[in-house]
Amino acid sequence: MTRRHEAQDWTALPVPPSLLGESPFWHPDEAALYWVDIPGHALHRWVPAREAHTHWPLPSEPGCCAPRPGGGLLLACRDGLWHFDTETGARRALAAPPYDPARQRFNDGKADPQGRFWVGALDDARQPVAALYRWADGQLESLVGGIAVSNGLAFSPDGRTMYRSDTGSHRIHVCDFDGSDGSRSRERVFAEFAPKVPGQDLALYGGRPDGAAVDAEGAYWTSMFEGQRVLRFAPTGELLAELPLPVRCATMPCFGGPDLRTLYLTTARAGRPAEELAAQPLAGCVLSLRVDVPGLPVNFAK
Ligand SMILES: O=C1O[C@H](CS(=O)(=O)O)[C@@H](O)[C@H](O)[C@H]1O
Repeated sequence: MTRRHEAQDWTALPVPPSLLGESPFWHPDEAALYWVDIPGHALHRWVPAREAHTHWPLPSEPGCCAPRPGGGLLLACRDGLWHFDTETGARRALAAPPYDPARQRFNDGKADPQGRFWVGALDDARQPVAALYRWADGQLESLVGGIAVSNGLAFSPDGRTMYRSDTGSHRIHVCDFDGSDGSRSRERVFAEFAPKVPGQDLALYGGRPDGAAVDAEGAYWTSMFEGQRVLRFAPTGELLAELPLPVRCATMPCFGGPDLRTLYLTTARAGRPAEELAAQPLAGCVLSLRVDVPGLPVNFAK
């Protein structure tokens, strides 16, 4: 049984808000939280034990990041995949963008338990023309097409189930995953949400599925962009909990802290109406909340 949480239970990290925070992950070797600010062209790190914040400006919008086994990060930016050295701040090219960077950019990405990096793109015009890619053995391969905003990547505790969402279509998908060769099969809809009706009062709109994380019980946590809530689903698709938020736009949860029981959540303020920002001063902040069930540790990208 998990506790009920209220919007006021969330705490903001004491760092300036991001325009559009995304891709938080807890680095177990550094006891640090990393995330990116996409339109802010920056990578951020917060070390709670030292209350130390580091910020690296980047030349191209970063969609997501993941730790690498030998140190440093994999960064997926509009201009391709890069190895990022957090000691020197240098970027080394790994792969060119597989799309037209004038129209698309990388968005959400996660490593699978074997270290392949799965990364999806979004179309700037939100047309369903972007794809989900797998980066393995130095090759970037397109595996799923017809996506508007690729998001929500996560793997089950046994590594045999893969989740992804398309924020644009308001759907979360699930499929069987074979870690031996990185193949996917039997994709089906895991959850589907009502689209926004033009002119609808936002208080009546539940939001669209954005970034996600899985906990040690196999529950899938999704942030609902514009829905002012985070949802926790059982692996069966049953809705287990709804966590209200003090901000309208949550973008991705992750589990951190030494016990992986601190739920961190990136949020957005870019493009939001002035009256909403005045009422929700934590918009863009990384929020945190202690939870009962620990999350899965981050997978490293080879
Ligand atoms: O840029 C982004 O925006 C989307 C939300 S939306 O497509 O504008 O509705 C968000 O889901 C995505 O993760 C983020 O990178």
